[in-house]
Amino acid sequence: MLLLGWKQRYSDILKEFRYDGKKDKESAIILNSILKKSDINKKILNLVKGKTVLVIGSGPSLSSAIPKLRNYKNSIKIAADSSIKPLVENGIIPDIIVTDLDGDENILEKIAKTKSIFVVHAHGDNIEKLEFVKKIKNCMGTTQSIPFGKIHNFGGFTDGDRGVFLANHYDAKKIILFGMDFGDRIGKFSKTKKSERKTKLMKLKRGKSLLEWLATFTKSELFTTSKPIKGFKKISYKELDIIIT
Ligand SMILES: Nc1ncnc2c1ncn2[C@@H]1O[C@H](COP(=O)(O)OP(=O)(O)OP(=O)(O)O)[C@@H](O)[C@H]1O
Ligand SMILES: Nc1nc2c(c(=O)[nH]1)N=C(CO)CN2
Ligand SMILES: [Mg+2]
Repeated sequence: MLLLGWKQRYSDILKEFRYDGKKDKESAIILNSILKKSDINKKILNLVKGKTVLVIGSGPSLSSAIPKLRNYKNSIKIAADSSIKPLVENGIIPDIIVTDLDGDENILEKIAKTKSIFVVHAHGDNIEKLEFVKKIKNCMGTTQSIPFGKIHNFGGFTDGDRGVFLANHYDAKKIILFGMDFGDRIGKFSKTKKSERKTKLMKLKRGKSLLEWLATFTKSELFTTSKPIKGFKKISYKELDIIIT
């Protein structure tokens, strides 16, 4: 089921970024044909429902978040794309990885064989990357267009905010953001090329505004350790022990 209000937001995204909606659909059809039938939905539900979930992005605050995240070994972690490399290098293995497969391929390949669950987003500009899905042990497919077959749409646009929409869909009790600063500074782990900076900043703006929208209706309690986001309670690293139970 599509989130009420998603269709309009997706239509705005298509216009702003000049994406071809037909290509988004085509990409989703290809991903659906690659994915095998599985119990991935149940697995994610078991991980997320009623839990405190940490969602990790690649904003500038990721560096200071990593030593804190190491203290929360048992908390469910959803990591967005390029945040995976510094996390894994610091011994933090995410439970769920949200990606459109434009992150570091070596690290994605390493994690693909583990029990971590990949939530791979098919869109019109990553069709040629979808073959990678064949190497992933546990994988769910998403689209920003209409869901069908094995392809879901929980809402969201950038890898990080899609992680938050996923946690909302699966009824997380609390969602706490790390490295999700948005704003006008792109984090160093993001590895964004100079030529792509302008679009990236536009994407971040859109991602933030979608999270502000989510905050108006979600039942999950929302917190951020990163820069303030309307509807999210801003908390310091020191306060984490009180909130993470
Ligand atoms: N200031 C920031 N700089 C970089 N990433 C950020 C920032 N704030 C939040 N994030 C989140 O971190 C996520 C992971 O960053 P990464 O650079 O891997 O993105 P990406 O793979 O290019 O993202 P996307 O494919 O969604 O554009 C982003 O999807 C975004 O939601
Ligand atoms: N068609 C298309 N859709 C997207 C794209 C993109 O580059 N092209 N990037 C996204 C997050 O980075 C999410 N959705
Ligand atoms: Mg990505």
